[in-house]
Amino acid sequence: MNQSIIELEGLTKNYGSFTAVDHLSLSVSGGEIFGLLGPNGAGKSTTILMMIGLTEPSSGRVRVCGIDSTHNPAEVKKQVGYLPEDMGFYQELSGLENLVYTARLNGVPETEAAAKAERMLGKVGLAGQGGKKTGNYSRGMRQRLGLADVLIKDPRVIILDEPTLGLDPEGVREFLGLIVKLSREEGLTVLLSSHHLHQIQQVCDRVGIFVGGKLIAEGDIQKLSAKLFAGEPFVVEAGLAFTAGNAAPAGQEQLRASLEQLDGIVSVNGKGDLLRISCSRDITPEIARLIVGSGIGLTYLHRKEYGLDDIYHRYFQEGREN
Ligand SMILES: Nc1ncnc2c1ncn2[C@@H]1O[C@H](COP(=O)(O)OP(=O)(O)OP(=O)(O)O)[C@@H](O)[C@H]1O
Repeated sequence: MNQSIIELEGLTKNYGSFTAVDHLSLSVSGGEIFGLLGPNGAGKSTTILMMIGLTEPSSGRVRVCGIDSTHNPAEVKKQVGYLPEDMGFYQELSGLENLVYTARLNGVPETEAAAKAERMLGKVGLAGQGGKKTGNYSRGMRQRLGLADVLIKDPRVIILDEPTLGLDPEGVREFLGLIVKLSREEGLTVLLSSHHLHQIQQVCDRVGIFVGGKLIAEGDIQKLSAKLFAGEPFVVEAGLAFTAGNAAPAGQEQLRASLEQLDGIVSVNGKGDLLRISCSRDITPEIARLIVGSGIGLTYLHRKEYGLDDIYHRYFQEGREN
């Protein structure tokens, strides 16, 4: 990671009396994959449109690659590849022809356009498919072609608005893998807007959580989690295997009572062969020792990690309450 490539300062967009984006300040570093995360209507697309100079902010400032997007949108456009939610192609033209057309529009010399388009097809995993009409492409192929289309002008930044919409799980996995590969190999800065928590969690170095036009949290998932869930009990789940000598429910009752004596235990809840143990600090080793010593079989022990969905729902609730 290096210097800041996308810089937003107090960025605001009003539509009449409605504020779609509210004093947004954010910085994304070169080579970073940043996830803009938020529910429908949070202001993600409006923010993106301001970044690429397609919508003027009501106030605040946006710079991409050091260029002011509001005052110099044409220059920003040269540096930024934007893949909108639904990319349109000329259906009657082949994938290759569509790319050649974009290459020409972006000033790639005529003699190089076709070869460059072929190279881009290879890069996005569409080698050999360029001759087909795009009207006959699957959704996954169209998204890959869309990526090739934004890459053809050698951008420093790519902005992808809900890029995995409508892809099947395998298509999502492949597409996200491709984005990570491109970013890592070519130092591309990627801004990815989505409301799919798990996808963002898989690929983004950092995330920004948007609610009602406001950025209510940003950072990497571990830091967000540590900040948000500090002071909350550690939750440990234990899988039990009862034996004839230690049959449920008596065996479980006894085990529960012993666990409650441990220093640091907040609560113990059990159901069937599962125990859910909340503790004020991490006492996983003591819990393991006690269960094994009780003669009841321990099939697994798992400490709950707070993921992006926990973080998001917590922030989302707080955002709505404010
Ligand atoms: N041109 C416009 N005129 C008036 N209101 C608008 C306009 N464009 C967007 N909005 C409103 O601004 C808010 C933010 O919209 P935006 O499309 O930026 O959200 P989003 O986070 O991208 O949502 P989604 O995930 O549904 O695409 C919404 O309430 C939307 O209705």
